[in-house]
Amino acid sequence: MEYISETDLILNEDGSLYHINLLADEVADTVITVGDQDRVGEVSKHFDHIELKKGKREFLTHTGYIGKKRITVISTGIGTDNVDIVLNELDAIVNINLQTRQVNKNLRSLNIIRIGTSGAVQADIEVDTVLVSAAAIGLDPLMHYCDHELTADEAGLLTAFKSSLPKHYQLHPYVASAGAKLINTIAHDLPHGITITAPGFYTPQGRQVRCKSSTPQLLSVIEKFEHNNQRITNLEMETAGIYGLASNLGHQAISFNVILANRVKHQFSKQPYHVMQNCITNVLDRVVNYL
Ligand SMILES: O=P(O)(O)O[C@H]1O[C@H](CO)[C@@H](O)[C@H]1O
Ligand SMILES: O=c1cc[nH]c(=O)[nH]1
Repeated sequence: MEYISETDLILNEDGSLYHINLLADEVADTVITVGDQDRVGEVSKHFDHIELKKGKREFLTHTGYIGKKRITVISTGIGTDNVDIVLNELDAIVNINLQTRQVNKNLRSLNIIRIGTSGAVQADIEVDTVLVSAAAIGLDPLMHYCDHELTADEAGLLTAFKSSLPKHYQLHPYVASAGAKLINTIAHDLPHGITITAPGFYTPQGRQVRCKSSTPQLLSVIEKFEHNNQRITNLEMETAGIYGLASNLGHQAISFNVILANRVKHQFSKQPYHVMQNCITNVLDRVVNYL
């Protein structure tokens, strides 16, 4: 079997993964990802028992139990460049023998659950609600570096989205979908939509502050887009990368978006902490009861 070199997969002195600093056995099959380090404790405060707290850079991890359910929560920081690190290193921990540096014969499939914040791009999506990303369109470059096969539905969505973009936009979108098993088990009753994953918060999400935009119509193109009765619902910065890499590596992934902004109505939540707390307890209940 192929040997994975010391510079392809870097380990710390204690044998843990280079960035996320975790060892084999420190990762549960259910992994909750959050952008914000401070949200890790907001999730793990609901654990009955915390067995591990570790961190390095923006990657803070708590692993513990609610009842018999073992759960890991890890912060990714912002953006799909960090998603590349977190998903590849989580996968390495569970699917590579770090002593022999070979891929295990029996592969583990993780349930990866993002709990993040987001901005709605449709007037009728209220702030303080929660939306699940059924699929995501990445405007970041991550999945263009990975072998990423599309289903017929994904290919149709990608073609339709590309043709909706003004010709002079230098954008190279990709499409990835939520794990069907996770949608069906823990999110079938929640509102779903198509999420855009942007490579930035300001101009790449159509925000105009001082930087002059080369894509001033972006938000309105996104708002008007329709394909097979589906529309784009929200913008954030990680989901497409998580979905794409999870599918490439054989994991299931789902993204819960707490809608803090409505970009069409120019509204921002007056109670972001409270809404996030509700989303966390709701998702944890679903994980414990149905997963
Ligand atoms: O609240 P989190 O999980 O960080 O998610 C959203 O918030 C950040 C931008 O403020 C981006 O990471 C975006 O995806
Ligand atoms: O508008 C928003 C709100 C939260 N996170 C984003 O990326 N965009």
